[in-house]
Amino acid sequence: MNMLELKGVTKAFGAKSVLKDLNLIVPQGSIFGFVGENGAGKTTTMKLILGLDKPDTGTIFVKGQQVNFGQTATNQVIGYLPDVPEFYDYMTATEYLQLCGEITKIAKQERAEKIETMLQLVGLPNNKHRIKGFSRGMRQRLGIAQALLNDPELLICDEPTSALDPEGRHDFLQLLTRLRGKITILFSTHILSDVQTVCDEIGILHHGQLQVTDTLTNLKKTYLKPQIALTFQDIAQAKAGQQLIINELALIGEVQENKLLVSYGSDYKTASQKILSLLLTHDLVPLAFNQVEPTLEQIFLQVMQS
Ligand SMILES: Nc1ncnc2c1ncn2[C@@H]1O[C@H](COP(=O)(O)OP(=O)(O)OP(=O)(O)O)[C@@H](O)[C@H]1O
Repeated sequence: MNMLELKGVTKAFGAKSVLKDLNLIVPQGSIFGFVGENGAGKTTTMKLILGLDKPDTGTIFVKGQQVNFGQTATNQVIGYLPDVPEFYDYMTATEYLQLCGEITKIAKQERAEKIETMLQLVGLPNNKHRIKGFSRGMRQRLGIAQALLNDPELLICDEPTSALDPEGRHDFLQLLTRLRGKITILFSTHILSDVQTVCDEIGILHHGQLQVTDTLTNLKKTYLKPQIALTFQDIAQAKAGQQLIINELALIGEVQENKLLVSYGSDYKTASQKILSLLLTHDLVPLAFNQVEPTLEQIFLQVMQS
């Protein structure tokens, strides 16, 4: 079953058309990386899913139920973590979660136990420290505790890691990994390494539409030719190697300083044997020879250029 479905959604602000017939499907239980450059329309999409704004055309379904602007019925199954969560800084984490529990009408007898479970899940102590003194990472973890307090089936995170330092990001991504399979997560970001670490499925938003949507493994298969990186003593040697592999092997080679990146279509063993023997017969000895693991960044750049 699909936890979230957007069908033919368009949205413009004045003359600026942001979403143009956007179709998006997030299967139940997946961690979906919603990727796009700054201003692509990720936050706009999330606001529409939360019923905080109205699409010009198109329909949105959360767990099969249609989202209606200004009505919150579908939000009962959604937890939302904004990019910079706001709190009452004079409260402790526990007091803040108690307030959230009251607002969302969690039964009083369940509340204390739930808050304790959430604090443990996100690694925050149940103590008297005020939120005022919290680091960005701690704030983000409290944000996720608040978003999960009501047992949502769909967690929407808007650029949750962009304000965090490397350690905070690592902790946050581990937390998302621990939630894998338990709930569905829509994770918007422009940090591609984060998507590569945690997401099962990826959708790249560009020109108001999802240009691609698939698993990372399939995207790599579709978009990327495997590459070999050769490091030479200097740029002159790299350029000489480039000419040889273009002229003699009809392969594509790109020079980046003293590196030559060769794309090949055959298997690694055949390609590397051909390249190495050609270079060695011309007295070009590379200092290093490595198989390149394709990254999501390369796919992203390719989609952006299309
Ligand atoms: N209320 C609004 N009025 C006018 N323009 C808006 C409004 N909200 C968003 N926009 C414009 O719509 C475009 C998409 O914005 P949005 O915030 O959805 O992008 P984003 O992908 O979330 O970007 P970022 O990664 O920078 O947060 C931007 O050009 C933005 O200026």
